[in-house]
Amino acid sequence: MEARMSIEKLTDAERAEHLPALTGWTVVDGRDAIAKSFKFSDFVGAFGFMSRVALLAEKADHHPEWSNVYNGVDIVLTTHDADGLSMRDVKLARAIDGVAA
Ligand SMILES: C[C@H](O)[C@H](O)[C@H]1CNC2=NC(N)=NC(=O)C2=N1
Repeated sequence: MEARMSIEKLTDAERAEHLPALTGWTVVDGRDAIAKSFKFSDFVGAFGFMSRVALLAEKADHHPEWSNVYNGVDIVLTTHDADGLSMRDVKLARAIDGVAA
């Protein structure tokens, strides 16, 4: 099988433009990835959020690394096909914030 079409990593200029504009997302130590933690009033709130994010992630064919404990959801975004951050992560982070709002 031929490799998938390559996805470009963010350039330094794109990082400087897009990453500071993402509210609450921080660059992960030792990885080219961004992370944010979300809290809800209870498990139903957290899981409802995850369900909505799952649907838009599947539609975008770009999926989060995440974990859930009761009312908390920890999300890490990176582009596995690019071995680092790409615009797909910036767009998914914006969409996730839209769902959480
Ligand atoms: C075949 C499929 O399009 C790819 O494997 C997609 C799926 N979801 C993905 N999600 C993330 N976070 N990174 C990827 O590189 C990626 N690649």
